[in-house]
Amino acid sequence: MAKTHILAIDQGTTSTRSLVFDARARRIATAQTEFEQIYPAPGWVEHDPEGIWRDVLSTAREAIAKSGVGADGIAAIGITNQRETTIVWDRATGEPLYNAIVWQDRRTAEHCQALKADGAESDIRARTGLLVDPYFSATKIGWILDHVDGARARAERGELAFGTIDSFLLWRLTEGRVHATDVTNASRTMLWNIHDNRWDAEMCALLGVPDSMLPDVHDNAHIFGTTAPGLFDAEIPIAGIAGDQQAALFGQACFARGSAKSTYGTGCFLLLNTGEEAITSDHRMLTTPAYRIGGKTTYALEGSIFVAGAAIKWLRDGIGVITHARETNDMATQVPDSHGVYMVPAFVGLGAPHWDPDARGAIFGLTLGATQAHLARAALEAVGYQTLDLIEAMVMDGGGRPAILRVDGGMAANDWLCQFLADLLQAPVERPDDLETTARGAAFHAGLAVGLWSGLDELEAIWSRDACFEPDMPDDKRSRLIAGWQDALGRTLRKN
Ligand SMILES: Nc1ncnc2c1ncn2[C@@H]1O[C@H](COP(=O)(O)OP(=O)(O)O)[C@@H](O)[C@H]1O
Ligand SMILES: O=P(O)(O)OC[C@H](O)CO
Repeated sequence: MAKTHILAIDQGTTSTRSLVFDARARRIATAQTEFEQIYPAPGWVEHDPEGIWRDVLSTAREAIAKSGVGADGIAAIGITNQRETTIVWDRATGEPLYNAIVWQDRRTAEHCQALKADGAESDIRARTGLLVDPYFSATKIGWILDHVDGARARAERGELAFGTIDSFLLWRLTEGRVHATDVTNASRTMLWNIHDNRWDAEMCALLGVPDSMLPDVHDNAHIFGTTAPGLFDAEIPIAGIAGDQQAALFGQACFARGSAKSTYGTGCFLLLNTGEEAITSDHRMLTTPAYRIGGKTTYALEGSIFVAGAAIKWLRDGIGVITHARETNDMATQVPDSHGVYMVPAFVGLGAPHWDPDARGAIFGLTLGATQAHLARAALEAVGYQTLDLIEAMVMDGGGRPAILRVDGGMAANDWLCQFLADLLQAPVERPDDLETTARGAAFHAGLAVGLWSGLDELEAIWSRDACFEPDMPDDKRSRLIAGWQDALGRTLRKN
C-alpha cells in the first residue's frame, strides 16, 4: 500500500489525541481521551506516565483503524507534546521512578528563588533564553533525584534517563532503543544552550543534573527511530517531534520572520518568528527555537498568558453566568460595549510580560447597569488586551510588529473575540480551517522528514483559511478602551 498518510500524536496537558492526516494535510481521523490530573499537594501537579503511554497507544491504534488506511499506509509518526513536563526512568527496565511532574507544578519555587538570590538568572537567561521559574524541567529533575531514594547515586552511575513526554514516548515506541528529543523540547529544560545548540555543561552543573541522563537532540524533521515490532501492524518511522506551541507555529505555516500565531485554549501562547536571530527580551518574553530543519535554527519570541479560556470556564463553572463557552459570542454582541467593566483575569497570578505570581483576579468598573453580558464581554476583551500587551512587548524587543496574527485553539472559534483582536491589534486576524494546528505541525515535520512534502513552500500552500477578521474600530475608541485596561491592570499588579 502507498504510504501517503501521517499519524500525529498530540500529548497535551489534559488530553491525549491521535490524528491521521492525508497527503494534503487534511485530518481524516481523530481519537481522543482525557486523563487524570493528580494534585498531591497545593501547587503540585502530576501525571501518570504509564497511563499516558496506554492512552497514546490506544488512541494511535484507534485513529489508524478509523482512517481506513491501516498501519501500512502510514508513512511516518509525528509527536507533539505538553512541554517541560518531566519524567525520569530506569534505563534497564524503562520504568519511571516517579510520576511525571507537570509544567504547572510549583514545588520547586524555593529552589528557583535561591537561584535568583544567588544572581544566576542573567547567566541562565543568556544561555537558555528562559527566566528562572519552576515552569521549566531542570529543577523538577533535581527534585526527583533528591526525593526518590537512591536516585541521585543511580543517575551518577548512568542508570537513569530523563526526558520530556516526547522523549519518554519515543523510548517506549522504540522499546528502549532510542533516547532522544528535538531542539524545541530540549530548549525548555533550562539545560540547553540555544545559541550553541548543545547541552550546557555549566547549566547541568549549576542545576545538579548529570549529563548521562540527557537525551540526544535532533532537528524537528528527523527520523528518530522506528516503532518496535508488534506495536502496530507495520513498523512506522517516528520522523517528527516538536513541543506543542512550536508545533502550532509550524502548523500555522508561520515560516517568515515577523509571522506570529496565538493559541487560545486554557491559557494563551503567542509565538513570533524572529528568523535566524535569537532576540534576548528586555520585557520578560522567552527566547526559544521555533524549529530546526537541516541543522538551521529558526527562533521565536514567546509570551505566555496563563488564563484565557479558563476565564470563560470560570464564568460557566465558577459563577454560572453561562451554560456553554460559545454563548459568550452572542452575549458580547448583544451589548454595544462592556459598560466600563474590565476583568483582569489574574486567577493564578499574571504571566508575560508581568510575571506577577501574587496578583489576583479583579473586576473593575461595576455599576448598577452592569449585566451578565457585560461581564462576558469583559472576559473576552481581557484576552484581547493581554494579547496586545504581548505584541507591544515583542515590538519593543525588536521582534517587529506582525502584519497578521494567525489564531487557533478552542477559543479561536469565537468570532467576536477574533474581531476584537483584529480591532485592538490593528492587524488582520486569520483563522485556519482546521484548529488542530498543533497536531498538523507535528505531521508537517514528520512528512518533511520522509519526503511526503518537499519543503516549506509546499506546506505554506497547504495551509488554508477559514476566516479573516479585518480591523474596524475608530482610533479614539480603541485608545479609550486600552487606557481603561491599563488602569485596571495597574491597580491589579501587586507592586501597586
Ligand atoms: N466559542 C468559545 N468562546 C469562548 N471560549 C471558548 C469557546 N470555545 C471554547 N472556549 C474555551 O476554550 C477552552 C478550550 O480550548 P482548548 O483548545 O480545547 O483548550 P486546552 O487544549 O487548553 O484544553 C476552554 O477553556 C473554553 O472555556
Ligand atoms: O498542553 P497544552 O496545550 O496546555 O500546552 C502546554 C504548554 O506546552 C506548556 O508550556
